[in-house]
Amino acid sequence: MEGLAIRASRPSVFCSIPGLGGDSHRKPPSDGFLKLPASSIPADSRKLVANSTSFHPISAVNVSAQASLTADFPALSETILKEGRNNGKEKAENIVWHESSICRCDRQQLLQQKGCVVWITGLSGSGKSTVACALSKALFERGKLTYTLDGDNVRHGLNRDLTFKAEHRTENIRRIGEVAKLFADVGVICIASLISPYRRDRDACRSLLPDGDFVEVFMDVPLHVCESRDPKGLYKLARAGKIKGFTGIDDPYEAPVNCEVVLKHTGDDESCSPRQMAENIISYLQNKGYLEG
Ligand SMILES: Nc1ncnc2c1ncn2[C@@H]1O[C@H](COP(=O)(O)OS(=O)(=O)O)[C@@H](OP(=O)(O)O)[C@H]1O
Ligand SMILES: Nc1ncnc2c1ncn2[C@@H]1O[C@H](COP(=O)(O)OP(=O)(O)O)[C@@H](O)[C@H]1O
Repeated sequence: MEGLAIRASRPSVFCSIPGLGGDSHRKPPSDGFLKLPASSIPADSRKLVANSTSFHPISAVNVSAQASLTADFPALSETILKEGRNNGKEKAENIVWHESSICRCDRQQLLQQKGCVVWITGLSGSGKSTVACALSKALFERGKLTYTLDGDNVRHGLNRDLTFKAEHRTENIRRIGEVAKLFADVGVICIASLISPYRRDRDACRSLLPDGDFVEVFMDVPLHVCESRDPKGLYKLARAGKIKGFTGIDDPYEAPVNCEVVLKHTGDDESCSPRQMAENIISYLQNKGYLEG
């Protein structure tokens, strides 16, 4: 097949060059190849790509030929080669982004909603799972498709190899962030409810998505309230020293500073009911246009 493969360098950029068939809602891979169909490429494409301020191409070659670093941009090639190792971990090379004929906009049109990630963060016992359930139910009743990724549940499968030490929590959040991004790309309103105690990890998930599509919701519930609920008896065990590194007891929780929605525990039963909290999130989504195609 004729076409162009463009290797995009960091920082990743939006693919929206006029005439190149770009999809303004999708980022190309930050490190890898972006494949464009031959039919959408103007005759002087190589020049256009090479001069583009949106892309930082290091090579543009026919897909039929092996895509490789060229001598055209030696300094960049050097950087990419050095970055080829991710924190000492080996990364796969020669992977090519495959374009689909159905794009995110088509799916959004079909579903009459916009895909996004509602990321619910807070202490254990703050009500994340309860609000996630209330939210998915309320949206379902409005004919909107959601899927919930609950930290506890995902740790039973995809993330069952992870513990609660800091680097494992980071990996837990990274994986859930990547999965949530896929759901959002499908057009689903993906609800992720997990403690996600570190600001940096949540921000990393935010950066995976186009602006606005990551809706961070903070369960602002004091530790003593969470501890008094203690539905699983984990705080009791943590206080007794039987669980080490329990969030809020002997492990940190970094509250969001600039999140989209704060659900504050005031002690008032009505305004703090799970249903009312879910409605607050729905109002936000509605105002931002996520509940229409
Ligand atoms: N050490 C420690 N610290 C915090 N939480 C613990 C711990 N050990 C087990 N649990 C239970 O695991 C649930 C949190 O999993 P998460 O995947 O959401 O955690 S994290 O985001 O990776 O920090 C959490 O569930 P929730 O209560 O629903 O938050 C706890 O029940
Ligand atoms: N808005 C709320 N008001 C009062 N109790 C709540 C509320 N939300 C959750 N709960 C109760 O608090 C406990 C913890 O809720 P849960 O959703 O499991 O929290 P998390 O997922 O953050 O650990 C449960 O017993 C639940 O019934």
